[in-house]
Amino acid sequence: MFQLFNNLQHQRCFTSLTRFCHSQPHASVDTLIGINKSKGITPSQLDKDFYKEFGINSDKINSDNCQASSSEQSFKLSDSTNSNIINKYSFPNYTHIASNEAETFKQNEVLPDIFKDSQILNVSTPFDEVPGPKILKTVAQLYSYIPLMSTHMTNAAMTYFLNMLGTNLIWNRSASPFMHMFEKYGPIVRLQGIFGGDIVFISHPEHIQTVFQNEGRYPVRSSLDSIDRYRTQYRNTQILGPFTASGPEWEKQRKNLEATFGTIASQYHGKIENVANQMIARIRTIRNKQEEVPNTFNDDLYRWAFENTCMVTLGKSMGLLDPSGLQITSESVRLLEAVKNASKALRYCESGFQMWRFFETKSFHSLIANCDIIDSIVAKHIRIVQTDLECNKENMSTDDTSLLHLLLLKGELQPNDILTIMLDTFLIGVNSVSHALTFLLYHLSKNPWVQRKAFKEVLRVLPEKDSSLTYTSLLHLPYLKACLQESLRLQPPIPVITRVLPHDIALYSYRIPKGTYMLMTNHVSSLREDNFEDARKFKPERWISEEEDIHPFAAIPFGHGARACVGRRFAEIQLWIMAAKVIRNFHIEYNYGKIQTTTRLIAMPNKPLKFRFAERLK
Ligand code: HEM
Repeated sequence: MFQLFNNLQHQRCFTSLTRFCHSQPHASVDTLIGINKSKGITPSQLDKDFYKEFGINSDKINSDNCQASSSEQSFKLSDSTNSNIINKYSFPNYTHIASNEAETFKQNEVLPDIFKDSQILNVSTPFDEVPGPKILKTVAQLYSYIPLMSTHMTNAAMTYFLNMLGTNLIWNRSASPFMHMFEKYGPIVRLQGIFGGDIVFISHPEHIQTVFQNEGRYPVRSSLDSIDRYRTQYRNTQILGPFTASGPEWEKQRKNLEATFGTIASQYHGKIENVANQMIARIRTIRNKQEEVPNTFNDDLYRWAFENTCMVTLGKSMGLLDPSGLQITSESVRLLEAVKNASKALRYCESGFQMWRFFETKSFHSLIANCDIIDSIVAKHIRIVQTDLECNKENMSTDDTSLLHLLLLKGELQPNDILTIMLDTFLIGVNSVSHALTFLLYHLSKNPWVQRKAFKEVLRVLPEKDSSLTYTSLLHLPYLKACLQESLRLQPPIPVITRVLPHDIALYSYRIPKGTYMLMTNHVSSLREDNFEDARKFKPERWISEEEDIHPFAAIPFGHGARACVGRRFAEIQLWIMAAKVIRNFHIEYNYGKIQTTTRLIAMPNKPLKFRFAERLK
């Protein structure tokens, strides 16, 4: 057994390292941190040396407020995607310079407070001194024979042990254990490599920003090992999906997805609206005499998100919301059930103690069986589209094509790549969107004044209950959009975002080495009073009024940078349209206890959603 564990550990570390090296061809160059205060360098001398390293004349810098006096001087930054935010907030100290993929940074931009802290220039504090839970070191020894686990594992272990220590933490309040940890240890917490690489937890927006600015050309996040194993061992393919792939393989998938989602988002809004209309009709059908929907409403929301996804990706209605039930085919039910079961199995495999690594657990078996069903149904659709394209290529109109059509038409991805993309889309997209709608409806129900204000806005674009929404009318719903943004702040479906550092960075006074897993607890950041006024309150106004100065990295439910959510626009369109339709037709109420989130990979509601949808009079 010991030998087996050891082998697994070696194998796993090697795979991770190989993947990491592949994905970071430039990772070893240009690490610009390394100034040692212990050499007796004064802060101003330090500043000068720092600037000299960048080839900048430090005499032009006003060291009191860290603002440059020259307007001409410019730096190069590596992250071309973040230019707006970089222009506003970044400082070159911790950014590696890659001359071939550079962006200009104006030196006279306002710098955030964190960079004015002279302590930040002292990056000599060893990584070993980053505080963290000591008890876990003991636990680490016990578990040292478990091969390198994904960060989700560590995340789960942390929560588990903090609970065991009697810290009165509640499982289903996803942010609480982290909050407690930051209160106890400070803003940067290190979890020593229990399962392989060290993990550093952060929640300050400035720190999160620094990590994103240093994520490199091929950002790496912690993987979903169970789904990767399904692909590599059971489907015998080395191609991972866009969520877990890295390096050039990820970049290729990403470019194709961005292009196709961009086309689809605007063209499909009519179909997405049709699905929303079906959902409204379904709500009317399933309500009881008190106009309350049954315990199983969660499943209806799931069907709605699933129907949208099938419409856009396969170009096919699954008929799952059809009130007559006639359109429902056995294939659509099989696919729906497979997506639901695979999502559930994935949640179990990626949290807790991941025994599937050693033997085929029930959850892992279910994951494989259900992913196989999804793949076989999607593969059938790929073949249908291929035939369709062969016969009708000349007459194809890009107006009415699905994601499958567009990807195959582009011809850059093989059918196997497309299969993996579709699986990720189903497992991540459907779950995140349906849970996001749940919490939006919940917050609207608990805040009648907000709901009233949103209703007045919606009434202008939907004068009648059955009016149609044009694509441009979506532009006139700023308050509704702020409601969604606020709901995603309070309950982000993916509460933790991860990156593996491609090179050393400095956070606070610590030097964090290359290869560290950075766990950015976006949910904690979103709930902190120093980032948001009345942070636990649902106040959509904060996103439209100028009064509250919100740091751009304080709440990032869709992530950030090159690996930010690729389905964001598609998700938002579904949610805006559905929310507008619901608010126009019903007054939403929820008369039971507080709904909270349970976090197993994706945050979900912990209670049945017995909303009351009271019919509006007109
Ligand atoms: C409210 C709904 C959604 C939320 C809150 C959400 C959130 C996120 C987050 C936080 C990430 C990680 C970002 C990062 O690491 O910086 C992500 C990645 C991703 N999301 Fe979403 N997502 C949503 C809906 C969707 C939908 C509808 C799809 C597809 C149809 C989708 C597909 C993906 C994919 C493929 C990735 C990986 C992107 C990459 O690594 O390049 N998501 N999402």
